[in-house]
Amino acid sequence: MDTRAGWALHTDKYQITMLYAHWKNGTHLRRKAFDLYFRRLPFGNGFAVFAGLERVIRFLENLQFTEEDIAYLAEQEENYDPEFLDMLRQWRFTGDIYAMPEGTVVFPNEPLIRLEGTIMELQMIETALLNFVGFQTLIATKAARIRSIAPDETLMEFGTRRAQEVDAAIWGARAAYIGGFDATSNLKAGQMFGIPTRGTHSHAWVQDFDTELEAFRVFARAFPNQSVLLVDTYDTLRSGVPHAIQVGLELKEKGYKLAGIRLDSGDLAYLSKKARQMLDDAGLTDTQIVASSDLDETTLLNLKSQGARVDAWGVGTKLITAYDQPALGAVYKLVAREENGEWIPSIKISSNPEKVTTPCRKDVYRIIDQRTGKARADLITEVGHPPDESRPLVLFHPVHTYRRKKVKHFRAVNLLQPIFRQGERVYDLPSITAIRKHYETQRQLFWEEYLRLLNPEEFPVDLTQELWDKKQELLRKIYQEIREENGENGE
Ligand SMILES: Nc1ncnc2c1ncn2[C@@H]1O[C@H](COP(=O)(O)OP(=O)(O)OP(=O)(O)O)[C@@H](O)[C@H]1O
Ligand SMILES: O=P(O)(O)OC[C@H]1O[C@H](OP(=O)(O)OP(=O)(O)O)[C@H](O)[C@@H]1O
Ligand SMILES: O=C(O)c1cccnc1
Repeated sequence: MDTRAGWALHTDKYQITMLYAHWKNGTHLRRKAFDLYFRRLPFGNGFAVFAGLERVIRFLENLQFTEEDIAYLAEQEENYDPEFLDMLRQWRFTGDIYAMPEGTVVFPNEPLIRLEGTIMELQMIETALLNFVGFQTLIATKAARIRSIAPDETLMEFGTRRAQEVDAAIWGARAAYIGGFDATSNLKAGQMFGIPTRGTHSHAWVQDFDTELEAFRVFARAFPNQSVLLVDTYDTLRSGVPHAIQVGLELKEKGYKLAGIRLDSGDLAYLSKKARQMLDDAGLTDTQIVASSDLDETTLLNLKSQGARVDAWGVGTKLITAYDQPALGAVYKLVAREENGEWIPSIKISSNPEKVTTPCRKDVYRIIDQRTGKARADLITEVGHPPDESRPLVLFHPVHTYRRKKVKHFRAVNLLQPIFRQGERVYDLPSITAIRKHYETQRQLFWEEYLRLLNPEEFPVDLTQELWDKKQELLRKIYQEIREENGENGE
């Protein structure tokens, strides 16, 4: 999808329906603040890798209703007043946005994006923002899990053919790169984002020739130093690897090098060890082994524990579709309303305490221990109330409040950066390489306990005492009002 223009209707119908009712009521320009965040970490991971901001920015910069959009809306809903449609015609995004940079290590219940603007514009963009950030964060996180199992090998994203259509393939390839993959097989993603592209050849290439040996020779002639030959079309150890070795030796004689072989089925641990031995015995010690076939972090971990001799992994379906958890479940919640120039906190209550929102316009500070250089917690504060670095900080769990700790020498880094001010972008988009590097640097801030794949420790995301008190006060007030309305006082 091209986000340059014509995507204002990439929203749920109810957003425009509510907007019309607001407009009729004269309340569509009232200012509100929303938070975008997620409630639970995906894949049982201890953190997520934030991605999707670049697309959010491009979407907002180009957001406007085209004449076709207006005509379509008029056709959809006979109630719409022509003046309302005219207002939409003129409309541009004029809000303020603060967001974490892409590649930031993030946790549940902390705002990844804070938005301030008219109710009209903030409701209108909700759906698209959740759509972009939810998917890209999910894939970047999945990629990070896979990378953590293979810190030294090359990781190639091969998922396009199995992705949920074009956008998932393209933006998924970008998210995988942010999460630590080295390359994608998708040339369009390479062209759009400057991601390195890599690839081998298919089974069809081999089947297209009378013999496997001929197929390998023809391919190697075209790419004398870059050939990675797929060796499992007929019989990996009795045909594929011996033929690849034969071609490798022919290349060597001419001063070239067989770059690699690819294993795509069977027991990848056993086959890679055998193939490595055969290649080494033939003197092709530089020829690498690539493996693919329904891989994910669990298979990779297993294969490595079995001593698989693989230099590069091609990962498709299970990465690009976030196979084991296909949605992040990001949410977008109203946290404050502006009245007479003052922000009034707002809360959404739920019978599930996890789902009770935290009111107020908020910042998120990463509290970093000066002595170890490691993150101790993320602290959510009210905007304009940063933690005082000159005094010890008492942190406590927002639900199990008896769980407390004191942090003495710390640095507090504000994670939410200004992105738009009154609709104008004030943020320079970092390069994809800088984003990927940012994630690597972020990882260094965390102890291993938070990074491990299985049963990681829960990283603390705390509220300041002040904010926690405000939330409790608001809860008390709302329940008091409900009791009064129901004549239950004194019971
Ligand atoms: N040694 C191993 N230990 C654990 N899992 C493995 C090992 N070798 C391969 N696997 C995984 O087992 C699965 C094997 O899949 P499956 O049996 O469906 O097909 P295949 O061997 O790839 O053959 P084909 O593609 O021809 O159907 C893949 O997910 C692969 O990554
Ligand atoms: O298994 P994934 O993680 O999804 O990785 C991508 C898969 O796509 C290709 O298979 P496909 O059968 O589509 O084509 P091929 O004939 O080139 O192997 C490739 O050989 C991998 O097996
Ligand atoms: O280049 C490859 O080997 C490749 C690319 C996409 C999917 N499967 C394999």
